[in-house]
Amino acid sequence: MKKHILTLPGDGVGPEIMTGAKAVLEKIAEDFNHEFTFEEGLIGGAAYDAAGTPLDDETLERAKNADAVLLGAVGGPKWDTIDKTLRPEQGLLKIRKELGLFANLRPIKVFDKLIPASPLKETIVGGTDILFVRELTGGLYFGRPSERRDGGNSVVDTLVYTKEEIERIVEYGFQAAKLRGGRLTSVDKANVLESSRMWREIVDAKSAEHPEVKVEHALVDSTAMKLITNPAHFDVVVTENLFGDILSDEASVITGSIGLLPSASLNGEGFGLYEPVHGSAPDIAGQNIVNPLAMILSAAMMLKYSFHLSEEAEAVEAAVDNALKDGIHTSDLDFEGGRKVGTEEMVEAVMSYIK
Ligand SMILES: NC(=O)c1ccc[n+]([C@@H]2O[C@H](COP(=O)([O-])OP(=O)(O)OC[C@H]3O[C@@H](n4cnc5c(N)ncnc54)[C@H](O)[C@@H]3O)[C@@H](O)[C@H]2O)c1
Ligand SMILES: CC(C)[C@H](C(=O)O)[C@@H](O)C(=O)O
Ligand SMILES: [Mg+2]
Repeated sequence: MKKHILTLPGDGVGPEIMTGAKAVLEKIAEDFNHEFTFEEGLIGGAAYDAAGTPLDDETLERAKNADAVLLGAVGGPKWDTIDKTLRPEQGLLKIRKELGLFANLRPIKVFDKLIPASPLKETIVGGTDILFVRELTGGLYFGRPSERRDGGNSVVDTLVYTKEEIERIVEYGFQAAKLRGGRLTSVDKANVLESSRMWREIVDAKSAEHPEVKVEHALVDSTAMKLITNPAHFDVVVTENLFGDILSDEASVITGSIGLLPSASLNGEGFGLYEPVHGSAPDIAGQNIVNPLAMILSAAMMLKYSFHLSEEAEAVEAAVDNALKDGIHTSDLDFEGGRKVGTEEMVEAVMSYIK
């Protein structure tokens, strides 16, 4: 199979983890007889430094013409004080919006070997297998106005969702639940927010169309608690943009490190952008210590969701699992009896377990 991939390494640890993911994909292409071609583009602070904008139209066009996009991470203190409309994060929000990537899948999988690496009790962590379905192109992130008022004495952000935007992500949640354990938790703040009350009505209407899925509504605050007291309770969790952002970082604690969590941002028609859940980690950039597994597992999600190469995706996931089973891990993971390695060695270890 021939596929063309646009890589956007971005800022901070982005380039290091992208190098790792590309090496793994090249090994997959060689072993499984595919032709993957790569072209690289700029996003975030790197793009701002080069051309004064965090995402230019040409890169956006290249993304639209690629078979899939791999993204490292954007942002960092270097750009904290620049005009808010030019901040690295704006490039990320723009590419998600312009490509229509409304469904963000964030699987929370626990690797058995890493159960002791979680700060939570082993009895709590074991059996966790959650899929977050996060709405990615609406809500507070995109609502306007978003501005200071009264000479800086007040401020407004706007939360907007259309019925259609909620319906399509909720439908995605139901479809995902059908392919997994058949349980769907819809997370909202319906005791306070009108947007959440509309969200609940739509979930209830969809529930009637999908009677085989067991649905529960849950409030976001108590969900945050339950996630780390009883994560095995959850199967698929569907929620709006900001709640999904916060809850997925929280859920990373269950697994032992945010450096393990991949994500897929999909347009509902097979096209996707794949990126780790974590950010540019400026505190550890350039030191060969970043955990590359979130990026590598994001590449595996690309193989599965955009290229329908399930066997190849599973080969990558199994290689990650086997490297960890042998105790090979980066320094963000803390457990007894393993072998601590740098980023490059971690990538090599994963590659050595493919096939
Ligand atoms: N998708 C993205 O591009 C994305 C996501 C989140 C944050 N950000 C941006 O990244 C910048 C830094 O944000 P932050 O520090 O709040 O979050 P972060 O996720 O970058 O880092 C949080 C902590 O986790 C550690 N960490 C993250 N990924 C790791 C990995 N793979 N291996 C080992 N340790 C890892 C970091 O060292 C840091 O201590 C900000 O500018 C933020 O806007 C970007
Ligand atoms: C960098 C930021 C805009 C982004 C988000 O909030 O969506 C990040 O935190 C993420 O989780 O992908
Ligand atoms: Mg986030």
